[in-house]
Order: sequence, then C-alpha cells, then structure tokens
Amino acid sequence: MEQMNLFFLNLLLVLPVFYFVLEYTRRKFSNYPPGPYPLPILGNFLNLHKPGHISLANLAKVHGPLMSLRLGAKLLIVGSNQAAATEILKVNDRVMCGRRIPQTFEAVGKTFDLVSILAANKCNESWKMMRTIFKTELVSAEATENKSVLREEKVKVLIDFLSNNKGNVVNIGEVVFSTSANFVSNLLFSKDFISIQDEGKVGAAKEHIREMERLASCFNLEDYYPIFKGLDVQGLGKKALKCIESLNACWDVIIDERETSIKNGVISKDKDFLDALLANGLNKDQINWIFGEVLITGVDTSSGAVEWAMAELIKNPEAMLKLREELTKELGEGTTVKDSDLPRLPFLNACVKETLRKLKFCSYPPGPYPLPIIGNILHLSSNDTAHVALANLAKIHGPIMSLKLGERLLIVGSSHEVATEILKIHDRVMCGRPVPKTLEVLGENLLTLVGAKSCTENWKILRGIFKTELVASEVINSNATMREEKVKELIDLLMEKVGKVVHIHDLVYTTAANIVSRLLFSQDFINIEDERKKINLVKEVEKLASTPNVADYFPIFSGLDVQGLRRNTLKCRENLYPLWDAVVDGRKESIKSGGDSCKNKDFLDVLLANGFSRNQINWILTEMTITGANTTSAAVEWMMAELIKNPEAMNKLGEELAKEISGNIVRDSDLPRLPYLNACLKESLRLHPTVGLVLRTATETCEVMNYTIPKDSEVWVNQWALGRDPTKWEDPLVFNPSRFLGSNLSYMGNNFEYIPFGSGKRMCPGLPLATRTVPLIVASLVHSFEWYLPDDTSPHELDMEEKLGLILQKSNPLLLIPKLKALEIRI
Ligand code: HEM
Repeated sequence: MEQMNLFFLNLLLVLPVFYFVLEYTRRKFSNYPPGPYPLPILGNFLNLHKPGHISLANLAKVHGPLMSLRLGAKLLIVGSNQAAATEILKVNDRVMCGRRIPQTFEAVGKTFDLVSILAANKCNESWKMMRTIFKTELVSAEATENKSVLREEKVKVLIDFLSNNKGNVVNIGEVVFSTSANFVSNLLFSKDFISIQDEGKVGAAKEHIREMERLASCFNLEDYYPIFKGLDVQGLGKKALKCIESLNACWDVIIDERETSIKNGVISKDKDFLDALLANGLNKDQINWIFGEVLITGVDTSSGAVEWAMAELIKNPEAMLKLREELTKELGEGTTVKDSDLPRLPFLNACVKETLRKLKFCSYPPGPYPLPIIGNILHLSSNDTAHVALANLAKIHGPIMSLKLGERLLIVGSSHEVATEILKIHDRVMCGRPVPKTLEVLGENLLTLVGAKSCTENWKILRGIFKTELVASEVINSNATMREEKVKELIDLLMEKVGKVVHIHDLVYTTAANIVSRLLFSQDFINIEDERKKINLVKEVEKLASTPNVADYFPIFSGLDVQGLRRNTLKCRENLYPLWDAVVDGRKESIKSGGDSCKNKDFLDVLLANGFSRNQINWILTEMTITGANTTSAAVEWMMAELIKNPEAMNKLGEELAKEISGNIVRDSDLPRLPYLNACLKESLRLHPTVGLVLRTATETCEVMNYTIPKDSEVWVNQWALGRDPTKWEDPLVFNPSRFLGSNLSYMGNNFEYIPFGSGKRMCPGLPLATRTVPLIVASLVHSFEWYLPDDTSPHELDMEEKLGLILQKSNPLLLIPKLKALEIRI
C-alpha cells in the first residue's frame, strides 16, 4: 500500500515536470510567436479573465504585438499592432481567410446543408457565390443608390411613429430595430418584416436573433477539447437548432409565397435578393440561414449603433446642441433629412465615428479572475457570506464589478454612486428580479410580487392591491389596535416565561406572521402558544427558494433536479397549501352564504374578486407570510442584539420609554414621540439591512458608469456594504443611534448610501407596515422587561455573526432571559 502511495506521489511530481519540459521543447523548436506560458490542460484560459480584447491588449504589452496562446488544445495567434494586422490581413490574406465556426453550429450546418457568408470556414465555391450575390444585389454602389428612397421611407415611418408617441416613453433600441429590420427585409424579400407598432413581435424576433448571437459567443468545450467533440455536453447545439427553427418559422411563408408566384409565372420586374438566391438554386433551409446571417449582422448592429449614438448625444448635451445647429443650418427648420444630405453633415458623421470608436471599447466592469466553466463561484463560496465576500472583492476591484457565476454574468454595485445609477437612473431597465429555477415547479403563472421576473401586468395589479389593501396610510392607522393586540399577546406569553431562556426570532416570527395574516385574511395563522410545525413549513419553502440551484448557473442542468430542490418544493407545497385551502374555502363558503357582507374587505376578498386562481392565491399567501414575518422578526432580533451589546443605548431607550409612555403598554400612537427608538431602528437597519443584497436583473442592455451591462445579467446592490462605507459613515462599525438624531437621512429610497428597503419601482412595499411593527415590538419588549444573556454571558461577548439566505439573519439565534422590571409593568 505504502509502495503504491509512493508511486502515485512520484507520478504527481514527475508529470508536471515532464509537461513543462515538453512545452519548453515544443516552444523552442516550433518557432511560434512568444506568449504567456500555458498551464497543462487549461492552456492560457486563465490569462483571458477580463473581456477577451482587453486581456489580449494587456498581454501584448508584455509579450509583443504578435503572440501565441493555447486555449485547451487549440493554438491561438493574436496580432495587436498595425504591422501584425498588415501581415495577417494583407500580405497573408489568401492563407488567413478561414473563419472559426463554433461547434455549437456544427449540428445546424449538418442538419440543413447550409451555405454561408459569415460562417464559412474557408473561401470555398459556395462562399464565393454568396459573396457575389451579396455584393451585387445588396451593397453595390448602384444598389445602395437605388435604395436611398426605401431607406428614407423606412426612416419616415419611424419619425411618424415617434411623432404619434410624443410625451410617451419609447424604447429607442426596439423601434430602430424595427426600422432597420424592415429596411434589410425589403432588400432581402421586398416586404416589411416587423410592424413598428408591434412591440411583442419585435421582442420575439429580436430575442431569437440575440439568442443566436449569445450562442455563437458562448464558451463551448468542444471548440477547445476534441475529446468532447460531438457530445454537446453543454446542450448548446440543441439550443442552436431550436433557435434556428424559431427563426426560420419567421420567413418560411415568404419563401413559399415567392416560389408559388414564380411557378405561376408572376414575376416582379424589380428582382430582389430572394429572387437571386432562388435563381441560384438555393433550397429553403439555405435561404433561411442566409436571411438569419444578414439580419444578425445587419440589423442588430445598426440599431445598436443608433441606440448608442442617441445615448451618447443625450449624455453629452453640448454635442447634441452642435448637431442640431448643423442640421438647422444645412437643412433648415423641421425638414426631413434625405440620404443625399448626408455628405453635407460633417459633425453628424463625426458623431457616428466617435460612437463606433467608443463602442469598440465598451466592456463589462472589472472583476476577479473567473475560472473556466465555474467562473467566480469559488469567490462566493469562501468562509464569508456572499455580501461580505463581495464587499471585500469591491475593495480590490472597485464599486462596480462583474463576476461570472457559471454561465451567468453578475454585476455588483457597492457604492452610493453605483446604487444611484442602478436603482434611480436605470430603474426602468433594472426592474427585473432573478427568480430561482426551483420555483418554476410551482406553475407558470404564479401570482407574485417578490418573484416577478419583470414588472408584468399581474405584478402591477398585485402591487396596486398590496398598496391599497395592506399599507395605505388609512389601513395602517385603522389596524393599529390589531397590531397592539398581537404585541400584547407576545408580552403576555413572555410574562409566563420570565426567568427562562427565550428564542427571540421564533417568538416574534409568530407575532409578525399573525399581523400579516390578519391583514391578508383577517385570521391568525399561527397559534402564539406553539405551532412550530407551521413555522417550519414556511421556513422550509424559504430555505428551498434561497438555496442556490445549479440549474440557474449551468443551463445544462436545467432539465434535471440534481439537488432535489424541485422535488422538495413540491413536497412542501403538499403540506402547506392545504392550510391556505382551508382559509380560502372558508371564505368562499362565507361569501356564498352572505355571512361576510358586513365585514371589512381584506386582501383575500380582493384577490377572489379579481378572479385569481386557487394556485395563484396559495402562492401569494405563502410569499406574503415569508416576506412579512421573516423580515420583521429578523429586524427585531438584530435591533435587540445591538441594544443588548450596547447597554448605553439600551438604557437611553429605556429612559425615553419611561418618560414618554404614560401607561404600561406602548401604543402605536406613541411612536412619533420616540425619536431615540426611531434612531435605533435606523441604525440597526444600517448595520444589518434585513435583505443584505438588493437583487435585480437588467431587462435590457444598458450602460452603467460607462460599462456595458448586457440584458439578463443579474445586478446586485450590496446594501450591507453601503451601510458600512467608511467614506460615508463616521465609525461605520459602531452602533451609534445618535447619528440619526436630527438627521434628514431616511430609508425612503432617496439617499443611496442608506437603502435598507431598496429603491425605485421594486422598492419594498411593506415599508409602512415594517416601520410601525418593528419599533412597536422592540419598544414593548424593552419597556416591559429587563433582558439578560444566558449563562451570565457579558453583553460585549454577544456574537453578531450573520447568515444570508433570502434575508440576512443572525447566524446564532438570539437567546435571552426576560426579567420583570423593578417597577412591575403590567395591566
Ligand atoms: C424591516 C423590514 C423589511 C425590510 C428591511 C425589507 C426590505 C426589502 C428590500 C430591500 C426589498 C427589495 C427592494 C428592491 O428591490 O429595491 C424588499 C422587497 C419586498 N418586500 Fe420588504 N422589507 C421589510 C419588510 C417587509 C414586509 C413586512 C413586507 C410585507 C408584509 C414586505 C414585502 C416585500 C415585498 C412584497 C417585496 C417585493 C416587492 C417587488 O418586488 O415588487 N417587506 N423588501
């Protein structure tokens, strides 16, 4: 056995040495250009941690303008100066005319016997034929000149559309996409492809085109490791086939119509690209592919350039003014720009050139080194919880960072400037929320606020109902007595536990869940005495929803349930939904029998009146209980922990309560007279924002702090890091409620150094309820009892370790012993 171990140990030592000797010899005798040393198997992948073009530019500074790198089993040569470019693209152009086609499209090519311009791997006969047709039919000087009227017509449709939408928000990228898609489609087959009004269709076609682009640029193991060739382990080939089929369906009808017309002898005198392709004997699949290629290369690039040019002009009012002046001077007020006017507009031309120059450099924010395949997952699985790990990374990489989590791009903002850009300036775009694949098992049409992937119609309706039925100020005021009653039940229970150790979070959880359930369906959900089973059920759903699901980061796993999360979610639903079923059935019965007619309508009544299904209602009741109960109890637990750890603050709060509260019970109406209590709440939320990270997704591509944030990237704002930013807070780690006394700083989402409730469209709608419930509970606990740590632990030994699930909670639950105050406070 020992000998075996020794053998393997020797092998381990010898293999790397052998590899480096081999690589050294190969380099020495192969005369490849210089370059960074490749690692075994991986090669130089780790050298490309920034967006490829930037890493390569940096490497060229070290290794020279002509470099060689190894990517897995592939050799890559990179030229980075004029001389290298001339040698590659001019002197050796004949030899260097191949193009690498990603393996992702290998299956597509084989299935459809494609001909191609963009994706031809060499300059073969079919490529030559296609290029000739392309040049003569689409982009020859004559064709360009002939089509100037067509271009002007399409631009006029755009201008008319914008004139009809004066004062409305328009998505420039989308409408220009239609204009440029129709211009190209008229060249291809003499028809508009997309109606400018039809945003939905624009979206679908655009999505297919974008998906193709994404798939083409996706890292595919097969490209670099021949051992994987043909296996499609990442499922990219399968996806590409599906995407092509969806794209093809868009113009199959057009090709069929044209073929029928030609068969029937109906031939238009203006021949177009489609006529030329058919005349050259291309079949339908081949034509579909060529249409796809031309649209991908022609439409998205032009509409993207217009969108960026407009964004630059809006961002630079001086340039916009100068351009307006040029247009007025050359063309006069209010005239339409003609194709023939362009040569007289040098500043316009300069603006386009400058946009294209900048576009070349647009890149993702900096960030730590992503490993192949797993990306930066290890950076978030260190000993620190995600918010702390990200705050530490931000100290190195800056307040806006990009990380790769498997195949997902994650952008993280950690300063108030970045938070302002994400949650205020780009709020409309950043209003998506990442939703774990685990929850998809609950059905497609979930009724959800927190889990709405974007601000859908159902989300709007639900947020409206939430605001009017749960947190409108008259509702909050009229429910004050209910909240006081629930808190009194908690205090009464604690009276029976005087001298014993109590679990603060669990006790308050019941109170908070019942306050929310009273608002939702006018009943208690959990028996205050002890209903651990129900608490556990709700917490289990929460745990499943917050457990990272590999399928979210590696789409290859999306059809599987490797961690059993979906199976367990279904199991949980089986146990939880019957509890809601009983509530909903009871309500329906009572509505039928007319018994509810004199009762004030609650949230459930409104959901039923809006015709939401049983499955939808069950989920929203689950979600509301989770968000309402857990955030409130975690906030109370943190606030009590800080008060215990800081006896001075506890004494000061006790004094304020003794002075201001006339009876034994703290009332809701007392809260405005308790500024120190309010300051304690704010300070506790600063150090322990209950959500930790504000999670969003970008619903469109946009630019934040001059970096590109692509559509569908996850965007997190680290509110924990904002609350502890030493450039914004004096002694940021010290619990000092007095910093908020006399300060205007509020949690209403306008001060971006302090956003415990988030900000913008998706800001916490429960704020009015939380900011009345949390201080009422804490004030009642402090006013009624003295609090001690078990086992004579001294306050400063209390640990404040955190754990981050859906919310940021105390890692070790706060266990305290209540003792009656010297002057007994009880009614
Ligand atoms: C101290 C207590 C609480 C804190 C610190 C808190 C914090 C937050 C934060 C940071 C967000 C994300 C905001 C964003 O994306 O900009 C959020 C969302 C949300 N919160 Fe709260 N929350 C609290 C209590 C509550 C309560 C009591 C309820 C309900 C009864 C609630 C319901 C919600 C809902 C429904 C959302 C999702 C809104 C949407 O996506 O449209 N929260 N909360």
